[in-house]
Amino acid sequence: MTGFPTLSMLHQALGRRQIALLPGVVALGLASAALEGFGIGLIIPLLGIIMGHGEANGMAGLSALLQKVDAGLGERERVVAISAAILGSILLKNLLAYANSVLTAHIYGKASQAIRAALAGQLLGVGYPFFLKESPGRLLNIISNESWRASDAIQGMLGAIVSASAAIILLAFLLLLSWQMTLLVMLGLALVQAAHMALSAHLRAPSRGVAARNSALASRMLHLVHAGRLIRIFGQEQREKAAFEKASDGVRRAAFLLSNRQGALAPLTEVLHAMLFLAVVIGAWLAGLSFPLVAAFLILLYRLQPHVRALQMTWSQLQGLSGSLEEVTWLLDPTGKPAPPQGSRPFAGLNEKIAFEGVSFSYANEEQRAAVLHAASFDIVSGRSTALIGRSGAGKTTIVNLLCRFVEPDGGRILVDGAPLGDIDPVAWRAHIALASQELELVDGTILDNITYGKDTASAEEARQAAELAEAHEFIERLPQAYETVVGYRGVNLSAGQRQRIALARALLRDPDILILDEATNAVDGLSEAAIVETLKSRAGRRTTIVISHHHSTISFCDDLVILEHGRVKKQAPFAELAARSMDELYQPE
Ligand SMILES: Nc1ncnc2c1ncn2[C@@H]1O[C@H](COP(=O)(O)OP(=O)(O)OP(=O)(O)O)[C@@H](O)[C@H]1O
Repeated sequence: MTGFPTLSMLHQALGRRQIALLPGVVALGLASAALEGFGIGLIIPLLGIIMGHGEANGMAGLSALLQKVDAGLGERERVVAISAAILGSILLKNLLAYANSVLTAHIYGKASQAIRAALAGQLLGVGYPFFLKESPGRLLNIISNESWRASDAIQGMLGAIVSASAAIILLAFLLLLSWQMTLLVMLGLALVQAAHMALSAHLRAPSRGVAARNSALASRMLHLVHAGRLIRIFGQEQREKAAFEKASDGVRRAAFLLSNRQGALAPLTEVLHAMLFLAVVIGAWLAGLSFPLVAAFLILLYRLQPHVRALQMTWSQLQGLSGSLEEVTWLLDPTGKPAPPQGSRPFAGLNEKIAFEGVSFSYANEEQRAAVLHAASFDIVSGRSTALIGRSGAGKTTIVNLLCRFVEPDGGRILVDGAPLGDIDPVAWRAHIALASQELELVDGTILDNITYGKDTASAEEARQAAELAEAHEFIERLPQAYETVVGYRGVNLSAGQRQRIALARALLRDPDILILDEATNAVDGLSEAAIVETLKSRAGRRTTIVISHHHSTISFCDDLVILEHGRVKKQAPFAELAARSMDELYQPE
């Protein structure tokens, strides 16, 4: 049922304070409806006097009661008093209705904000393999589109609370006027609701269709933004335009289908309500009820209808939003999602070594993939520099992913000074690591923001020193705004080599126990790289460095060499033993 994800989401999205406000929404809804019913009820004695009916002969319930309230007064005074009471009740009712709209807007705002925060929290907290599996377009669509629709559903639910309160009260007033007629009305409403629910059920499939098409469109949008150069250089503008228009048209079609079905509900409901209204008029005529009573009954019924219709439209709105709600609940639901790395063992720094013992790993996607690492065993010794080399696809970055605990081994163990890496507190572990990789982008901010990204307590002077070590200071100083230069989205305003040097400065600023460089300087010119290698050499004995590169010069300062081949460790040896060999010779199968 689609209503229930909304309820559970409403519960999830609302904090305790907002939940505590919900009875207030109900109370205000009830009070304003009661005032409305009361005001309408007063029309009976008013009409009675105007039409010269006098006392409430034969009138039941509320009407009789109202007739008695001001029985002691003269006719003129009674008309004035009743009119004043009607006006007063309308005034107060609208004040309460306004207070309710402020209250619901407050709760709605908090709930939507909480949904967005929960989505962001989930994306930050979920295990990294989630991002290897899920489509970025789908995730972007959920955050940027579907979360707003989920908020709309919550707003609908809040409105429904108010409408339901009003409907209950107005029905109670109807009951006081005539229980037989009320029974007729309730029967009619039940029939209308049954028809409405049957039709609303057909909204769920198109709603899912809209959500799926929106995800596909978001993927295309991301592609257009990211692949601007690729598209142009290969002259694929027309093809991309056609693909985008197809995706966009897919959204239009799906939304058109949904809105057509949804659009049919409102007029249909109105016709059914009009039929009910007429049935009541004829029923009252057949039952021979007095005019003031029938008039009050019909006015009440007239006022009840928008609330009932609003309830029914909320129902269909929720069905129409079911695709969005399912997407948002899917992302928020932790079941079936990779958990973040666990472990509580403290980690104060590497003393001896990191040992890979028979580690195997595969990127498990929908179809089971072949293993990427096969029983890999090697050591990374503390205070030394280890070069991880091997042909493309050999599994080097996968080892980095395992070290950073982005992914966990399928078999074997990674031991850190003898303790399983999986037992170590990941936050403490990562605090001792810094990674500079070709895949880690710059953040949209200034150069200074980027260098201090991993250590926001660092001073400008510390950032400058790190930039000097990374051979970045000189080019930064030459920029018009120096360290305050805005690097743009993913650092587009800088060259690849400049970006890499800033990323290296960011890693060096943390002065980490374990520095991992994954193709971190492959775009840097030879002279700068030689200077960076000198910097890295100076860490020897003090810090542990892991270097991945296809360039001999980059790994030339390393103490140890681990050669990978198709996910297997081909050789581990001191670098000095193999230093004379070229990279190609090192990669040669033995
Ligand atoms: N997210 C992923 N999902 C599935 N397979 C992956 C994923 N990432 C990498 N692989 C596969 O794992 C294998 C090892 O990849 P990895 O990135 O570790 O290689 P590498 O040695 O770092 O290569 P390169 O030198 O080209 O960067 C490759 O065969 C690759 O196809």
